[in-house]
Amino acid sequence: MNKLQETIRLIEGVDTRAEKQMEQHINSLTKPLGSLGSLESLAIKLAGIGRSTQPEIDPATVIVMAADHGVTKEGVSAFPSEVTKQMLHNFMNEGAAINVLAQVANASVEVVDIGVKENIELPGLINKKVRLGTNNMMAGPALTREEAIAALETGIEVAEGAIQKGAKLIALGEMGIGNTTASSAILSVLGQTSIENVVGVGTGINHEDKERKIQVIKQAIKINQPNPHDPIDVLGKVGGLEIAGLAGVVLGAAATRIPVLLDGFITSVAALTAVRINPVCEQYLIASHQSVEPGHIVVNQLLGLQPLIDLNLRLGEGSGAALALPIVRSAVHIVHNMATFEEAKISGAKDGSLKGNT
Ligand SMILES: Cc1cc2ncn([C@H]3O[C@H](COP(=O)(O)O)[C@@H](O)[C@H]3O)c2cc1C
Ligand SMILES: O=C(O)c1cccnc1
Repeated sequence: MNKLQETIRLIEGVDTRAEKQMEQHINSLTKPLGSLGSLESLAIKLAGIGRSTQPEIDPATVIVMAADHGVTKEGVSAFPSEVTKQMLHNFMNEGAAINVLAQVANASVEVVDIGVKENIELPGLINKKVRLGTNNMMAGPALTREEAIAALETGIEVAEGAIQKGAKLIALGEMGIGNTTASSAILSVLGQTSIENVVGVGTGINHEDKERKIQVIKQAIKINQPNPHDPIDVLGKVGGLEIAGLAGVVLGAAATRIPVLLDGFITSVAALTAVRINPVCEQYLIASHQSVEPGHIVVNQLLGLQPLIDLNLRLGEGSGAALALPIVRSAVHIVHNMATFEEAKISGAKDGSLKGNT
């Protein structure tokens, strides 16, 4: 059996008993019932994932996957594709938004070259190149099926490596000029929704370029005919190496029972692809923020996820995930450190129930 099939087979559902126990513990804490809102559901989810009422998320690692897209030839981004490589230098020099935000969030950052179109060697950069960028999806498949599987398996390996080094939570990030085009194409096929519904401005294209982006995706889907019931076919024909790699990270983390904190539109589409490969993965996902990209709402709805914050971000790199990480950490600290009604000798609600009112 190959690595992908083996990993898919290892993924199990979360522990519903630990979730119930966590819910009971939360309800015994010194606060009105339900008053910590989404922090409570987050703690319950983490208990199910970690199979414990003492879940851990630290140390947390942001995995940033980088790759290039042949479709950039069609003028679908406001920036040239060389920026992908240039940003890798910036990441390794600690100068990008994700470097700064991860530092504030107390998370480490791993940057993986899974398919930048030139060979690059930089200290600290993880070289896992599957190939030098994708083909232009408007002229044919972006990747072969074998390459899509290789990228998925690379992602699984990267997740396993980070977990072996101690990561208890994995946040996703990406860098790849043109990747909102690939993500929109994937989402429109997997979600069986109109392209207009999911295409946005990405790095900031104008109205005319956005119209072209829509036409490029339409043409790519028309000539490649990706099968909506075969997520690997979709990843190969209209996807990207970093998107497939991140889908692999989700599969690898879920197989090892590690929570995955999503970032924006692209990482959520990668997660949707993983969920279509194995639906159980969904239980391991946490949505961090609501991106400005219109497709992000669509993909979050398909994943059944509610983002924790909305700061009008449209960057990627893992920036929104890093910003939401302290909220996830707060949920864990609440359940570890708050006193119960009994410990603090605080009276229960007047209606006779042990705790306060909802
Ligand atoms: C300097 C710079 C830094 C970035 N960091 C993330 N992205 C983001 O923008 C790209 C997607 O948008 P599009 O599909 O329009 O190209 C991805 O690389 C994404 O990570 C960046 C883009 C730029 C220009
Ligand atoms: O939502 C995102 O992740 C995003 C949006 C625009 C550009 N890059 C990333």
